[in-house]
Amino acid sequence: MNRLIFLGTGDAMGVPRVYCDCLVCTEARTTGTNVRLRSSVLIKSETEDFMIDCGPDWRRQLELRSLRFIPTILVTHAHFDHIGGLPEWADACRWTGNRGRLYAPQEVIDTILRQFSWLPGNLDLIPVDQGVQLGGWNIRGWRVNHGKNGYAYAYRLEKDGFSWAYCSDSIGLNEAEILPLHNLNLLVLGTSFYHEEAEYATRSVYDMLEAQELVGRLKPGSTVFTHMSHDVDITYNYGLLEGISLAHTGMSLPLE
Ligand SMILES: Nc1ccn([C@@H]2O[C@@H]3COP(=O)(O)O[C@H]3[C@H]2O)c(=O)n1
Repeated sequence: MNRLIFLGTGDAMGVPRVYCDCLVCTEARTTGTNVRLRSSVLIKSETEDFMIDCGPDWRRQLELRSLRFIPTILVTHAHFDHIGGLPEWADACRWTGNRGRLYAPQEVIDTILRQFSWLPGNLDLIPVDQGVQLGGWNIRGWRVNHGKNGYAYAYRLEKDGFSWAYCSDSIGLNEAEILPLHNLNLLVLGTSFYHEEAEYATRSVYDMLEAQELVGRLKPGSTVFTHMSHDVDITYNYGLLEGISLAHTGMSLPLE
């Protein structure tokens, strides 16, 4: 029953990128295997389902799974591709007479409130700096380097001896940031490109080659790359280390 479902696996622009006619974007517009909504996941458990992140594709993500409501969302950081759906979620709470519960570190809540000051009308915004329990998962977040974009948070979730982490937006993690990623059954890691050639100072997310090095060190039980840009064709065999796979919309994994 404990399952992880990928609702979105794309980078900030999603795939296809609106301005782009590359092969991957063209494939996404035609056959559609590479269509990627902005990154978020649904965690299903016996007691409570919750999402991580609420980007601008939130509405479409719920429609695609025939979900009419989600009461609880944990947020990794206050960038548009991770919070752009919050006003729609709050409106849905309003129209259904529910109060949503948004969990995030206090500094993320502060940034969200500067952008969407009206959310507390329909959402409780609850700090998770001391950890939180959702769906029976013991959850701890920590700040991770997000390169030119500053910082995001990653989350480690533990229940009944199963440990996994969601780290969608990070790059060049230092030893302290890497520490909570040890001894995982599953690592979900953001990798925007296969090999990103842009100057390092302009970058914000691991590429697959760098991420693979990290995975080789950490040796999680399995690894799923997400947050992929139009650089990535998920039908292509990149020859990644055994145990690494690429996320796709609707991918469902057991968390036990
Ligand atoms: N302060 C910021 C900085 C960036 N952003 C958005 O997050 C995206 C991260 O990837 P990107 O490709 O650099 O584009 C960024 C903005 O859309 C944002 O919403 N707020």
